[in-house]
Amino acid sequence: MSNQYQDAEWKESMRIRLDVNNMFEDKIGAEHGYTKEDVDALQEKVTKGHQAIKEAKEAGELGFMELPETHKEIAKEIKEFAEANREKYDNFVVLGIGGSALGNIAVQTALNDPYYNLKKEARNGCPRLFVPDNVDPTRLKSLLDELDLEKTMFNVISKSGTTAETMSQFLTAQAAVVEDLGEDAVSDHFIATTSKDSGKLIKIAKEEAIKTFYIPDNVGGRFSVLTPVGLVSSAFVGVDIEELLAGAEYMAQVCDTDDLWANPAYLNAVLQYLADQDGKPMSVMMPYNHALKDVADWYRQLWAESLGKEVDREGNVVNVGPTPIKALGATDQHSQAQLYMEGPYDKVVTFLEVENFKEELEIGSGYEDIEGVSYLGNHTFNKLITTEKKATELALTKQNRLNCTVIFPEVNAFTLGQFFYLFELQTAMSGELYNINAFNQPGVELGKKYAYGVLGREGFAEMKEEFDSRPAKDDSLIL
Ligand SMILES: O=P(O)(O)OC[C@H]1O[C@](O)(CO)[C@@H](O)[C@@H]1O
Repeated sequence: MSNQYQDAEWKESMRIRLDVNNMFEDKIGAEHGYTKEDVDALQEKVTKGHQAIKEAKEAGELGFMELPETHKEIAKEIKEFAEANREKYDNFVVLGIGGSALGNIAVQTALNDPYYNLKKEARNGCPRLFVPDNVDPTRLKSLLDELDLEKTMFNVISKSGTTAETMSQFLTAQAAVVEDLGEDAVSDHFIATTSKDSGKLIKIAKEEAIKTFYIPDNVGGRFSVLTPVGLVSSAFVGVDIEELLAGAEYMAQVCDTDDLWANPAYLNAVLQYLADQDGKPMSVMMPYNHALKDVADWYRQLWAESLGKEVDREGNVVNVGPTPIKALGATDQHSQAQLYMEGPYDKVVTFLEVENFKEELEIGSGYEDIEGVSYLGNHTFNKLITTEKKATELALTKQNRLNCTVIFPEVNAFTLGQFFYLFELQTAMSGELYNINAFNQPGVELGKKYAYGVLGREGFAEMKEEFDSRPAKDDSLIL
């Protein structure tokens, strides 16, 4: 039996599109907008970047580009595993942080019922999903108190296996399971998702005989949503993970060209780069569809960790990186829009627009004699939110504010898979344009090392000394 995502016509009808009209001077004026010539001037750089990306892919360095192909079989295994096991559990808990959590949250919010955890009928026999993504004691304690451990599966996800937040969550959950259910229960209540050969988590998983899924070494955390990192929890909550991968594969085909005007990932990389160079480093992602709210959070890590860099590839200090900001339409029209409309000309707003919502809901009617309220009654919420997006887009454009729109025909696993791939490839091309390594994150290490030192991790005594001898705070500056 063939799936709809194998049908060429259906795939074309589900293609997500990038509308960059409002990045150009004919729409927003010559002071802030670009010309086609500005874009064309970067074609040569993009062609070189495209070549470099292809070579890196062939050398096995850009694992995220291989996933739509290499993970087809793995997705089948994950799906079978999830189908065979998910009805045994009421709760599925992801223990992870950053790239080991945000993709899981984004997929769940995008594709399942907004109140999935609260509505049994929306879950279709699948477990509730919890992704604490933090080590706040109040939040974790509350979650652990809520869970019936007998009916809970934890997926501990850490590529490095040494992330303090994740491993402390694991230690606590593991101790709770041992205390409640006994030593032998650990392998029935934990899955590990980690690097195959390196790190501490794989050692623990082997010792405990825990079912393990692997994160390819050439896929960094923030690029790992289409590895078992994101696929296992998604399969447990009933998402069609093969369709997610099919969407990514489709976008990889769309983007398999160095022609700027045919490749949405490269065109957007260029426009965002031009904007940043031009004093507009604030990159706002603003979905007008609540289901895509956490996708903007996923994008924030992708863009920030990949592009915020101190040095270029030659080691010159460059301190580059646009600042990704997440917003939500229509909610943030009542919080951020004032700033976007009248504040500094330092932003590009990327709207996410959805043509067809899963539901249509009519606005109630009444109060026909009260002007300012009665006009709403003839409409649907679909019309309201879509009109608000288009109205905000026009208002920004009238104010000469750079903006563009990613259009989803609908939010489904196929379009979401496309979106992930589109932005991952855009990030890789951005790395080429900035001439930086978009795949490391040295800047997050220093803070981690101080924390290791203070918490007594072996090998980090010097960091503790440095921490303890930090300059004293001036009390007069603490009010
Ligand atoms: O999967 P790990 O190794 O626990 O890392 C979690 C996150 O920590 C970071 O290394 C630093 O924030 C991210 O790049 C990564 O997604």
